[in-house]
Amino acid sequence: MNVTSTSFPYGESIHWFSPQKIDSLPHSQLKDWLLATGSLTKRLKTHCKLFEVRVLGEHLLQPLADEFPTQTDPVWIREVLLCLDGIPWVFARTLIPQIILDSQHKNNGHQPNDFTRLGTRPLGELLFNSPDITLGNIEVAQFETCGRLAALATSLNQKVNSSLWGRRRYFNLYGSQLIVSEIFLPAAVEYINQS
Ligand SMILES: C=C(O[C@@H]1C=C(C(=O)O)C=C[C@H]1O)C(=O)O
Repeated sequence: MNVTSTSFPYGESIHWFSPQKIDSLPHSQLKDWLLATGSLTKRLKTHCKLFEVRVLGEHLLQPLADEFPTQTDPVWIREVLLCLDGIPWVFARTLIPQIILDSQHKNNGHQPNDFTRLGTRPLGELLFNSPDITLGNIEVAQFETCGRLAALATSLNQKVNSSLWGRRRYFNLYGSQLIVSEIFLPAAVEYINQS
């Protein structure tokens, strides 16, 4: 994998749609993965022997234009690759407002479990095991073959024959929201659509 953290952040501006409004959702098994509400980590782990989170970068940064309209200040941005048996399947980009980081520190003190100290532990293990966190809306988007994420897939030696599909989910906590976007890379799409 010649992808390095020197190119972080990889995220690209895109217009996200409510699934109800986009009539061109993929008519394949991928649609089920895009709209599933449970932990993606948990589901991915059932399809491999070794599951890894490869952190591409995490830092307080300005969101992309229109990515997080309610946030004018920098947010904690974490980008990772979710890898199954060494193959990157998902590029994930998470945006966490400072108010959530502050509330977490106020409520729990500086714990290994806080969002800024995850390291290679999957974020989902926090999000789906906390009674304070509820799942909000889900949106979908299609990333063109000429975009930054397609270039990332190519640099991972994955052939991009068609646009990439992604979804993003809002999680509610401490009176605010964090956003988790997940883009399915060609290796994942090939496996999912054959299964
Ligand atoms: C939100 C989840 O956590 C996963 C793990 C992530 C991480 O470690 O940064 C990011 C996105 C998710 O695919 C999940 O498992 O559903």
